[in-house]
Amino acid sequence: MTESPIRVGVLGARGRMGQTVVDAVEGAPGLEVVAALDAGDDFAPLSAAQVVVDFTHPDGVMDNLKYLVEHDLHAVVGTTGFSEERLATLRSLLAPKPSLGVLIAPNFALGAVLAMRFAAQAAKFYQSAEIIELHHNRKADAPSGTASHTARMIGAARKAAGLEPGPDATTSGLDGARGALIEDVPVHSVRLPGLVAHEEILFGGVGETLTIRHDSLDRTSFMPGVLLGVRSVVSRPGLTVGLENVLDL
Ligand SMILES: NC(=O)C1=CN([C@@H]2O[C@H](COP(=O)(O)OP(=O)(O)OC[C@H]3O[C@@H](n4cnc5c(N)ncnc54)[C@H](O)[C@@H]3O)[C@@H](O)[C@H]2O)C=CC1
Ligand SMILES: O=C(O)C1=N[C@H](C(=O)O)C[C@H](O)C1
Repeated sequence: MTESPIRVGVLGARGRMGQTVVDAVEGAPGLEVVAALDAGDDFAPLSAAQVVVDFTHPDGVMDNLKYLVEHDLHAVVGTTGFSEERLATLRSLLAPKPSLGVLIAPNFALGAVLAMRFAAQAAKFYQSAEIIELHHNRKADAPSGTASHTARMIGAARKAAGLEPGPDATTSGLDGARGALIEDVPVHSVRLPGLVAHEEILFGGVGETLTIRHDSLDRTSFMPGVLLGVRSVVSRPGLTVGLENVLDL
């Protein structure tokens, strides 16, 4: 007997990522698209889904997730903008639904997940770390969710190693010239037409630097991670943050 396909809904389906997700799910064995919705659409067709993928906007994603959890729908979320406060709210929403899974990943590209992991490993060996993230100029948020997550991972590793903030003699300069500080890591955002999604993590130490760079050259780079998320979230109850947990990295 063949297993029935996992029924997938997509929110943000008319956006850059949403359209790519619809195509990827339609082409994936064992998955089918049952609802492809965008802002302003009636969410009722989501009742046909088991898993809903959300690539929408930081301003709307919490309301979407509230709806999905209340309607017993597993969720795979690529939308950015998740603070610790938002994650805590989600955990409370999920508490009365012990079999429901929500996977949030700041980046679904394998190389980006590996770059973050490598950066966390390297962090304790260097005095200083800075991040440059580069994206297309239609992106709504800065810094990117990936850069924020990377900075937090580096910050945690630096704290665990007892490192002080990196030496920096800057005493005067224009606002923003040294980037935005996340933990003690400066993050610099570049927005240019022609780019997709890119991140450089730079470490400086005694007489050497280390640069870890990842490039998404096309939005299909995110699809293997999204499909893995859809397949795994149905048997992964509770809140999972980061694809590294699904990949067992
Ligand atoms: N985690 C990851 O691997 C990736 C995450 N992203 C994130 O995904 C999000 C979307 O990115 P793009 O597709 O480039 O943006 P986009 O602007 O091209 O698409 C977003 C779509 O969502 C719709 N939308 C907005 N609010 C909505 C709501 N409340 N309910 C339903 N639909 C809504 C918009 O009308 C639009 O069609 C951003 O937060 C971006 O940073 C993007 C690429 C990869
Ligand atoms: O908006 C994008 O394009 C991307 N958003 C995510 C982020 O903010 O990190 C993931 C990836 O960088 C592409």
